[in-house]
Amino acid sequence: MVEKTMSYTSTLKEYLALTKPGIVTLVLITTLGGMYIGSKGNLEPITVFWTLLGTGLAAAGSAVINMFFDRDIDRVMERTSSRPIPRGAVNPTGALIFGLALILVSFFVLTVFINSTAALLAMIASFSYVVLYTVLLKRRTPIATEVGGISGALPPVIGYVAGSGELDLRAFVLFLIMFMWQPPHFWVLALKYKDDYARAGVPTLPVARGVFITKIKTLIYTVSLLPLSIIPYAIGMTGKLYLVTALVLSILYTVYTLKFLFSKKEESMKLFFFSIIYIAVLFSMMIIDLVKV
Ligand code: HEM
Ligand SMILES: CC(C)=CCC/C(C)=C/CC/C(C)=C/COP(=O)(O)OP(=O)(O)O
Repeated sequence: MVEKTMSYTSTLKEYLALTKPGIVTLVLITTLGGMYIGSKGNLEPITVFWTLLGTGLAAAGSAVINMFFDRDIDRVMERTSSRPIPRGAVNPTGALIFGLALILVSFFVLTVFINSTAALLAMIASFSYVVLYTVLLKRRTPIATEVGGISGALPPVIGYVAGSGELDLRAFVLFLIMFMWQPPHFWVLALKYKDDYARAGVPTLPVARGVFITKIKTLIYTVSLLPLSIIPYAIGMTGKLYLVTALVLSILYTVYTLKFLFSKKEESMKLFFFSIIYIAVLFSMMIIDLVKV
């Protein structure tokens, strides 16, 4: 009996790992931020529950299907070779069915308990992650990263429309910040795992265009976050506490990226971890210092 329970638990753990819980957790923080802003601070707990469940299921299901399609290159790359499917811990077909089921339940939850716009946006995010990014572009062109950014930039918009029932300039600003944040977030990883991606035949920017171009483009996108992160204050969405935080975070991000650009180093995990702190603190400050009128 104990062995049976152990095996169920380990299978559950493997299926959970397929959902990229680390990424989905931060996705839900940005979704909550969008919701809080959309509702002008009047969050209803039950709406928060259904929105985070629906968006989380779409993100998780998309990550699972991404791992299904990427199982061949995951086996080749050191960073991903220990994932459940390459390790043989989860059957590929079982993973595909699991991922599709999560996305279907997501669509049902958002349609029934939130609104059709939120459900449609979640499906667009899933489509852009699974079909546009994973199946069509990732193995063909470095532009895949920017296209994949559409997917990652939609969760705060899903949260916004769940909280407000409409889409407006504020929702677009959240999308834009997320869209410009993602490439630099990934490119420092792509630099670290350049040989891994080359071995797997994935033309990430460092593989396709080299280290210097990747560093330059990382700086361009990171610098763009400085003016973009001020817009929420400029349009009256947030207060001065957010403005100061956004300025400090964006200047620090630019300085760290500049130092990396002029260094001989070809990777910077410090910049990767800072990218996660940057977006988590920025969205948290939007929530804390929201102008609720
Ligand atoms: C173009 C879009 C994106 C790309 C290409 C990308 C790529 C990656 C990669 C390759 C990793 C390392 C994963 C691993 O080694 O297992 C990673 C980690 C991470 N990403 Fe992203 N990401 C993107 C968008 C996002 C978004 C939208 C979020 C959340 C808002 C996010 C949050 C994270 C977090 C929290 C981690 C570290 C935790 C973990 O590895 O599980 N990423 N990302
Ligand atoms: C609602 C919804 C669908 C939200 C999705 C948000 C989200 C997680 C976007 C990230 C997209 C992305 C390109 C991840 C990296 O995958 P990868 O295959 O490059 O990473 P890997 O090499 O580690 O597998």
